[in-house]
Amino acid sequence: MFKEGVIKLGIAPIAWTNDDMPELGGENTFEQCISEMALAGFKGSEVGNKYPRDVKVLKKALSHRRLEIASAWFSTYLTTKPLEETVSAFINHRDFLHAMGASVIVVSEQGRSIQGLMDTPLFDEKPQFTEDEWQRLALGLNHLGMLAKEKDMHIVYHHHMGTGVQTTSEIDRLMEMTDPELVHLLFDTGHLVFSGENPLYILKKYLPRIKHVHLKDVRRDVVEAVKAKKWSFLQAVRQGVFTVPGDGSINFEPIFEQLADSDYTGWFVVEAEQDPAVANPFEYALKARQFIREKSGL
Ligand SMILES: O=C1C[C@@H](O)[C@H](O)[C@@H](O)C1=O
Ligand SMILES: [Co+2]
Repeated sequence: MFKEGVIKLGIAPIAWTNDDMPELGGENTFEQCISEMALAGFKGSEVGNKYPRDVKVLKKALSHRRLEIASAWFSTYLTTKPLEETVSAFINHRDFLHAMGASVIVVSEQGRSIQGLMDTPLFDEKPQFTEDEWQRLALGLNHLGMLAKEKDMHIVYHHHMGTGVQTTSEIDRLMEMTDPELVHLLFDTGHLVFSGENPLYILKKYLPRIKHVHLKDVRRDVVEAVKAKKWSFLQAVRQGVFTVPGDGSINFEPIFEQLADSDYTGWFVVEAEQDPAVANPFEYALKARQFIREKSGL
């Protein structure tokens, strides 16, 4: 289905140790995590909270397992803090990723985000940006996009539950307000379906701007419980709202077909955070690898 060599398949460390709740999987070591990724047949990963930040040390550990770094998350605060604060942290992050050989930088606006709040109901209290906040966000992202370009890199915007850019209309607004040459989109199947969006619609509409893909599946019954019980994003994750592709309710076949028929090149990163004490990360990594092979030929 996919042309030879256009897609690299990675997996995120968040299933071994959760970045938003480091106590989930706190016992799993960095070495165990990357060894199991390689053993399950993946070629790369994003950077988790247990990864060494020393480029030489990290490269050595990864090269032993023939793994690469695909990218790493960066929280922006363009709507709530002075631009310079985000810019100086971004430059460090960009230079680290550049040294690691990555070409995309995941960015997500965390101004007024409720994604990290344990008791705030996800579907009731997500932020809605004001006109001024949209302007600040768009200008700031264009600026970060220019900084990424200096190193021949791209920023990819991560729409995310509990943030100001979650829904289809918010993604549309962000895409309209930013420069298509500077600000690209990360397509995360799990966040779109959890929010109630149509992932195929977003994929078809923004294919030329999509430069990074997160593959996660969603357990529909848990989404219903999140709404009924007014759970937060973190509670939803603990309760198992996300899982690996093929283990939830998303139909990945048309998504893979659409991507295979497009000019997309780059990473597909399986990113399925759930409680590692309940869902063994190695077992689920194997499950994901097999499903992707069956459905996409990758
Ligand atoms: O890309 C991501 C990074 C995580 O820290 C986040 O909360 C997760 O849901 C995600 O999609
Ligand atoms: Co994601």
